Amino acid sequence: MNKEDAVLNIENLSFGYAKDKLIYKDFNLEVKKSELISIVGSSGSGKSTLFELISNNLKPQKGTITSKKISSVYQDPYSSFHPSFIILEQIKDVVFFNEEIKRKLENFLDKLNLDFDLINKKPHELSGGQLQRCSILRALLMEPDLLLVDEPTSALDNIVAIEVMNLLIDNLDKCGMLLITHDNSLANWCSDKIINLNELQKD
Ligand SMILES: Nc1ncnc2c1ncn2[C@@H]1O[C@H](COP(=O)(O)OP(=O)(O)OP(=O)(O)O)[C@@H](O)[C@H]1O
Repeated sequence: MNKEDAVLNIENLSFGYAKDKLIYKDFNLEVKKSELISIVGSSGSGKSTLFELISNNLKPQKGTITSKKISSVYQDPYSSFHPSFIILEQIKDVVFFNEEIKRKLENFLDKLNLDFDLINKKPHELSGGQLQRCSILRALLMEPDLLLVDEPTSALDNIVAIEVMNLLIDNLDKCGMLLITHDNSLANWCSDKIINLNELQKD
């Protein structure tokens, strides 16, 4: 395996909110470009905690986490956008907006069945599912090496969910992806590898 292709490398990670109750113990994970790895596990098993550790919002008690450029899609899209500004402004805040990016944005909107008008609206003027898709397309426009995606389809009906997953999968030629999902059939359908945190914690 070529180390150059790794977009995330976690080595011997140990972490617990309380020192005597570790959620992760000597945990290892590598994600390569073009790889989609799903993290599944029951509520409270540590899925969001792993994303917080990778995003450097929490510090491990032991071990190292190294990653290339990350963008994240959170489960609650309203937490990803400022309520007072239109979506387009909030895309321009994080992406250098030129003609090429505009074309790419139009293409993503088309693939996600969203009207161009929507991005000239404020977050509360969109449905949860529309805003979730805006959050996904903004993350893709940032051209990350690693995409962290938490329950991207939970606010969507089945047809739109498939469109969203297809768009994410189409972008795997440019990045690697870690997906948190409660949906085992989704994980089985799209993943190169599935990590079940309930299985880890049995050890
Ligand atoms: N800030 C915190 N302080 C203390 N304990 C926490 C904190 N955040 C989470 N926990 C605990 O850590 C464990 C893992 O939580 P986490 O949110 O990572 O689980 P999850 O698998 O993402 O759950 P869900 O599927 O419900 O979102 C849980 O027992 C939770 O109560």
